[in-house]
Amino acid sequence: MSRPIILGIVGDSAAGKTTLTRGIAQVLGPENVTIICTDDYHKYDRKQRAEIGITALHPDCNHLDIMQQHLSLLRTGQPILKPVYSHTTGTFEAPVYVKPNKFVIVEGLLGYSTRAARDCYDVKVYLAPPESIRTSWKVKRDTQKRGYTEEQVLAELEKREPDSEQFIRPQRQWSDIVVSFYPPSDDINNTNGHLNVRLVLRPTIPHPDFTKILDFCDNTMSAIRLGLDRDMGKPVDVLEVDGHATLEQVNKLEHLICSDMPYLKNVCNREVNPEIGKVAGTTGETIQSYPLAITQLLTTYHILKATQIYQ
Ligand SMILES: Nc1ncnc2c1ncn2[C@@H]1O[C@H](COP(=O)(O)OP(=O)(O)OP(=O)(O)O)[C@@H](O)[C@H]1O
Ligand SMILES: O=C(CO)[C@H](O)[C@H](O)COP(=O)(O)O
Repeated sequence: MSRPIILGIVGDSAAGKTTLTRGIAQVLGPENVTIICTDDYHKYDRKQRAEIGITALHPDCNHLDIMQQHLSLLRTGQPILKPVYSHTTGTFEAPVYVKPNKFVIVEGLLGYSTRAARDCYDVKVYLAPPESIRTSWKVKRDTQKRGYTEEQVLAELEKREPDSEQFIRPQRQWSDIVVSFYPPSDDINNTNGHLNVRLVLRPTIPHPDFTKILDFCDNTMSAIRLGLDRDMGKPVDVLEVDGHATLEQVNKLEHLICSDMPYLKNVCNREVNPEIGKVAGTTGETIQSYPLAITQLLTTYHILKATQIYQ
C-alpha cells in the first residue's frame, strides 16, 4: 500500500536545513511535498527559555514525544494537528491541520535523537558545515530575519555549544548522507559565494554507482572527486564537488545520478528546471551553486528510489 516517503534533514541551527529542504521541494514539485520544521515542537517560547536558562537544542526544551507520534502518523499517511512556533515573534501560534503529501520533509535540530523517531525516515541527511561558516550564516539570518543583534547571536552560540556537542552533533552517526558545504580556502570571506561540498555516503542506503566518475575525473586535483574515508569510525565513500567545477563536469555527474530515474532525467535539464542549485548570497544576490545542485539531486534520487520500494 502506498504511504508518504519521509526525508529527514537534521543539523545545528543555521546549518542550511531550510535551504536544502526548499531546493528539494522545488525539484519534487512543491505541491507534492509537505514540509515539517521541528522547531514547532519547542516546549518553551523565547522569553521562557531565557528565564529558565535552557537552550532550544536541549531535548527537555522540546516535545520530542509528540514529534515522534506525529512522525509515525505522517508515515502512515494520517493527518496531524501541528503546533506552530513563530521565529518572527518568538512565541507560539494556533496549531495547524497538516495532511501529508506524497513526500514529507522533516527538518530540524533533534530529528534523529530517539530510536523511534529515526525509524520513521526513509532517507536521513545530516548537515555539517564548518563552524565558521555556520556562525556567519546564523549571524546573517538571525539579524536579518529573527530580530537579533550580532552580539546576541554570538553570545547565544557560545551558550549553546555544550548542547550542540552533547545533543546535536552525535546525530550525525545516524544519517545516510552527511553534507558539508565548505570554503575552498581558509578565508571564508573570500569564497566569491562559491562553496565546495563534501558528501559522506554511508552504505546504509544504495547510492548511484559513482565509480564511473573516475572515467572523467581521474585525479585528485579534479573539481569532482570520489574517495574512501572513515566517518565516526565507520567506512564511507566521499564525493566532493568544488564550487568552480565546470558545467560540463557537473552535467556528466548529474546524468550519472539521473540515468536510471526517468523523472530525475527531466529535472536534470536546466532549461526545464533553472532553479536547481540557486541560493541567496551574502548580499541577497542569487548564486548558482553546482555543489548545492548535486546535493539536491542526490537526495531527490534517494527519495524517488524509496518511492519505488515502498509505493
Ligand atoms: N548551501 C548554502 N550556500 C550558501 N548559503 C547557505 C547555504 N545553506 C544555507 N545558507 C545560508 O545560511 C542561512 C541559514 O540557512 P538555513 O535557514 O537553511 O538554516 P537552518 O539549518 O534551516 O537554520 P535553523 O535551524 O536555525 O532554522 C541562509 O539564510 C543562507 O543565507
Ligand atoms: O536553533 C534554532 C533553530 O531554528 C532557533 O534558534 C530556535 O528554534 C529558537 O528560535 P528563535 O531563536 O527564533 O526563538
